[in-house]
Amino acid sequence: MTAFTIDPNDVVGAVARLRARRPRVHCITNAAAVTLTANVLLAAGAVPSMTVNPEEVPDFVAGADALLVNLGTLDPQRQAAIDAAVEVATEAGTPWVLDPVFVERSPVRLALARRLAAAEPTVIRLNRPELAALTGTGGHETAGDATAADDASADAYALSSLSTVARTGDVDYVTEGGRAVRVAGGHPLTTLVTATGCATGALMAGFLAVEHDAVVAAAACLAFVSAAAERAGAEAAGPGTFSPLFIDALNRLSPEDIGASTRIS
Ligand SMILES: Nc1ncnc2c1ncn2[C@@H]1O[C@H](COP(=O)(O)OP(=O)(O)OP(=O)(O)O)[C@@H](O)[C@H]1O
Ligand SMILES: Cc1ncsc1CCO
Ligand SMILES: [Mg+2]
Repeated sequence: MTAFTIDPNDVVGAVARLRARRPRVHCITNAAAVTLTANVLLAAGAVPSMTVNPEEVPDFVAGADALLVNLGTLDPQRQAAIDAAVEVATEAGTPWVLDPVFVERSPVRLALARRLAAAEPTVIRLNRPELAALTGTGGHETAGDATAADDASADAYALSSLSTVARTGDVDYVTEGGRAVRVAGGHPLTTLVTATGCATGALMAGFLAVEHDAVVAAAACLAFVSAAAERAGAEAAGPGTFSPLFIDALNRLSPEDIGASTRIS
């Protein structure tokens, strides 16, 4: 592995471009995540669209700067929308993020996620059990910190899938195989609000629209989310008040605050 890190100024620069350019992000996401995802994108500076009608999706994706595909609550309409969306994004060279939610729970979903991963999403954003299921490396338990073996399997999966892999958790790990970074920080209350990972995947798509290097884009997104979660967590009384404070922080954190709380190694 080549020594590699990302400067806090690169994070600050990516956030500034997101806020200035307001990229359009089309999101095919799950029923639990729709509102939080749209609000996170708006607060951060991007412009969300959320339709899952397969007849409309090609036009929405054609006009978007990035796409999110999230498998959280799959129904026949979403499945058809996903196939239509990926075809348009691939044809247009539009960056897209795959979030293979709960692939460890269902072999049917795992097979679908493998088929979508074969279409080479720009980034695959997932948690530890989801990565373990995709790589078939065991470790399907939901608890526990990532190990060196988990990181090695993330590297190998990035190389074989030709996608950048962003595994979130207590410490996030972003890898394209040859280059990898860890993003620390954030707040544990994030895990008590549903769809924070889903919304983070959508925001990552927004960062891909303003930063060509997928490792930098994913890490900048995660550092920004961590900084906002830290701010929100310090002020929140619990998960209920964390959620609006997190959205406020995404909207209001200054470049100085973002740079100061960025912990990438
Ligand atoms: N223990 C933790 N401490 C601090 N931050 C965390 C912790 N666990 C996760 N996070 C952060 O929470 C965000 C969401 O990641 P997480 O791994 O919880 O996603 P997820 O499991 O896909 O969530 P969901 O499916 O509910 O959307 C990331 O920014 C991650 O860094
Ligand atoms: C709770 C839940 N169930 C399917 S998707 C989702 C949101 C978190 O992934
Ligand atoms: Mg998830």
